[in-house]
Amino acid sequence: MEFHRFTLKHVNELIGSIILCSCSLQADGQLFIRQRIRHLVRAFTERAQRIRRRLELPPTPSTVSSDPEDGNDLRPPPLFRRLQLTNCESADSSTCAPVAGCHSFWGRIKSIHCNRTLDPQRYEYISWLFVVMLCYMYNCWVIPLRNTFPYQTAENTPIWLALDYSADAIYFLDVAFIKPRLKYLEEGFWVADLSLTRRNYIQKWQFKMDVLSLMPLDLLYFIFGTEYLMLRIPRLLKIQTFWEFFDRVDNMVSSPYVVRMARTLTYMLYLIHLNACAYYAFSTWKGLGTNSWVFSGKGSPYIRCFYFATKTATSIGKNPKPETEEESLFMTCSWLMGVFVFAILIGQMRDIVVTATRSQTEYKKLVDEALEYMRCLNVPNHLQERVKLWFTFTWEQQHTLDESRIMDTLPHKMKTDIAINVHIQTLSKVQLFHDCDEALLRELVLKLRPVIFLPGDFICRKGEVGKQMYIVKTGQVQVMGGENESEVLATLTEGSVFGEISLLAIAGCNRRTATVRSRGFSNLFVLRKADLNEAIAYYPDAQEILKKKAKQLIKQNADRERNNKKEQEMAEVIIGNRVEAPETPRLVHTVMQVVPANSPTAHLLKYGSRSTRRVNNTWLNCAQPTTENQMLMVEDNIAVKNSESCLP
Ligand SMILES: Nc1ncnc2c1ncn2[C@@H]1O[C@@H]2COP(=O)(O)O[C@H]2[C@H]1O
Repeated sequence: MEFHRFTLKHVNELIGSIILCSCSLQADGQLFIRQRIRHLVRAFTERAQRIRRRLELPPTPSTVSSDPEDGNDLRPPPLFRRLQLTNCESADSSTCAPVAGCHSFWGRIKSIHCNRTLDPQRYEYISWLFVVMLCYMYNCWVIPLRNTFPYQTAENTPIWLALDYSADAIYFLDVAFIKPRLKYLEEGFWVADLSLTRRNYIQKWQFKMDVLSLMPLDLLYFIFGTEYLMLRIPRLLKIQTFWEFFDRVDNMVSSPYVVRMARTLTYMLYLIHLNACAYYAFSTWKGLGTNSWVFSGKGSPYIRCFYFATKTATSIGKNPKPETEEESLFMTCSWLMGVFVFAILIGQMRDIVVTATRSQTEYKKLVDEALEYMRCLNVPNHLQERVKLWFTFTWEQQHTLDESRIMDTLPHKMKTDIAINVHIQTLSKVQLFHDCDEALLRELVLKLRPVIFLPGDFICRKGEVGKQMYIVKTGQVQVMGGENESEVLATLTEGSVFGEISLLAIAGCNRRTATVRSRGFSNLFVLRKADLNEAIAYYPDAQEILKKKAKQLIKQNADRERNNKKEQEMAEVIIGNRVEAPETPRLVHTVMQVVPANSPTAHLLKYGSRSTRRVNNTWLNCAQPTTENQMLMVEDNIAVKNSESCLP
């Protein structure tokens, strides 16, 4: 960097002096010199910026295998760091920057204090909501319970009161310190000004409910006594916290179905609880054990009454027969409530389960249809197996067969942000994207289509017309070359780009220059020719990078082929020199003089074994060779040896 600063400084000085000199020149000459200087300055500045950028980039391979251990710096390159930062900032700068040292629980509490306002989507606030929600549930459960069942006695009253006032204290903290600090959205912006957030809370309907829920009716305990639990009924007005908690958790967790089930079950259990309390209250009013319908007073009152209420509400099991009108009325109400509530709850449950398993059900249906179709068409079994394997692997990897369908509902900018964030690890390894414009990356990233290949699948074959290029997301692919395409020219791993030569028609035509095969299971991104052309049309730098890399590969392949050819020629020369033709043995000369000139033996001795052997194939395979044949075999052996020794 020092070197570049030095160079630029001197260049600037030089230019300054040239400008001074140029002042004394004639008008035409001045104009020309000015233009030249401007051009020079621009060229130097661009060059310096280029070099600076290159110095900042860690060396990352493109088509060569990218080994993470090669580089010490495993962070994404600057463009990607910038993109990550931009996305984070654009979401909400204040929420993204945690206060230093705020990782511990107390640190987070401190951060709440120093940030002054709170983000309603952060874990800290949702954890607090959970605490408030527990207090609310406590009140919901305990107020009717203590009001009807004999669970509050003179001995345990202080404990109950302590629990009650702890819950009240949490209610108070929530209303006084937490809720007024919650940021809110106004005209698309997060409002983080404390006075505004406070005003916003006060204006809300929720504030009124929260204040009412804290009404100190308990003071009337001094008149009515602590067993008069109805005085705590206002605490149930804080139901908004219960809903808010479940809504926020629903948005936050990866499987919201569990949260929805929990909420539905809570409603159901609470209704049964209320029914149990009502049954016990009714029984005490009628007199415990006065008939076979009312609670007998034996055993644990709550468990017995809860059991009765569950039986009635679900209409499961044999219910005791009501004996009086009031009892019949009670039962009728319980049954109606049971039918109505359970119809709704079961419907909700079914919806939750259907939603939770919808994509899996669709996937299974599609697989079944595909297999059925192949069976009808008598597609070979091994092909069917491959299709099944593809479905399984794709499902395991993506949990959907059509990723784009989910994304299509989102706005363009959001889709781009998601795509960049999801694929940042792969994209940051693609050399092309390191050097390219951020705008180009944003444009290209949405055009990438994921595709999965099975072990041994051919991704493209030499000579085919190239219509797509690929980026390796996970797995390995092999570029095959040489004779019969048996030689592995390169193994490409995550972040490697291939298929661009034919796409850009660098080699003079649009045919694939090599065969590429998937080594194991591989996950690739496909970029169609039209999409690539459309995107890079306005980015000449990116075009240059692609072309440069493609030309390098072509040169590399040509060099390799040339070397292979040379090696083959050398090998042939070496084989030819190694076998020195020995002199023809004297015996052969003698035999040749003896045998008739046009006999097969003479022919064999003269021209070598191959032709003779071909002629004599039939007798050589005879089970019982004749004496003549044996003689010929001896001759043939001699001829074979002789002909081999005569290799050129
Ligand atoms: N020697 C090589 N090393 C790495 N990749 C190669 C090599 N030769 C060809 N390729 C890639 O394999 C691709 C095959 O299709 P294309 O010719 O379109 O583009 C080719 C290159 O991207």
